[in-house]
Amino acid sequence: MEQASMMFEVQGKKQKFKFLGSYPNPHVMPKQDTPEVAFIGKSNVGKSSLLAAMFAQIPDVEVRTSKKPGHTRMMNVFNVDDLFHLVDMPGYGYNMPDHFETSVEAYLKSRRNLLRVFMLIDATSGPVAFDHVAIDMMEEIVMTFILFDGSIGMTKNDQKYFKRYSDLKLPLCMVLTKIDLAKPSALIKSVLSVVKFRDESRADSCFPQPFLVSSMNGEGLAFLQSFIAYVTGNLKVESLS
Ligand SMILES: Nc1nc2c(ncn2[C@@H]2O[C@H](COP(=O)(O)OP(=O)(O)OP(=O)(O)O)[C@@H](O)[C@H]2O)c(=O)[nH]1
Ligand SMILES: [Mg+2]
Repeated sequence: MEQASMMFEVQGKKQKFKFLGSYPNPHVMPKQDTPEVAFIGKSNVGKSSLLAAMFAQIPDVEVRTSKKPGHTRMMNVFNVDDLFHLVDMPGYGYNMPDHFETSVEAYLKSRRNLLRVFMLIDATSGPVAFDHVAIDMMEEIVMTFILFDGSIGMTKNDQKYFKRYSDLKLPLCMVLTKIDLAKPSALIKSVLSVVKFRDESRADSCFPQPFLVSSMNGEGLAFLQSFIAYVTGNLKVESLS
């Protein structure tokens, strides 16, 4: 865990965390040779805050958050020491951008270096109707991704990512956010509702255990950081390999 958290901190004078840009669709994004993970979730669930909190140790990291739902309008890509990319997405649901389909959906369907999608769910409410739509979309995309990938002549890069992607088997993970705001009883209820939500949605591509985080007090962030370092191929865990 210590090794992983170093990736999210300053080492010497080196600036490790770089904002690459805001993109309206995947076709104009930087080229696809760095492992990538993305955060999706309903507007206001805490996607941008989570990203900012994970890099709170690095001065001058600027990730914009807001009380108003629908704040993030474009896909914002951040580069972490050329080891991996993190992508902050516009939220779905209330005040979502009109171009959601051509941006977020198109990105999820076409991005070859995308290794893991983190679906954020508010711990104070548990999954809402929009999350049901989103998880169905994710399942459909996972199938399209794998079939599409296997049916075309792949480049060496595609093969590398496809192998990693299919080895992982569970490309979607749930993250319960704002746990500092949920009373223990509400938190247990939310954890159970996420497990039920996964089962009912038959989301076979979804990892069964949700991560529990607070961007306000930092709880749970180290686990998520370690997991991101691991799935992007930047952390060897002896007992798992
Ligand atoms: N108490 C608490 N508040 C949080 C937490 N995470 C986010 N918030 C608050 O929730 C609001 C929305 O946070 P954002 O990070 O902007 O949410 P988002 O998912 O990026 O929203 P959109 O960009 O609109 O889709 C802000 O007022 C944050 O301060 C958390 O862990 N605890
Ligand atoms: Mg945001």
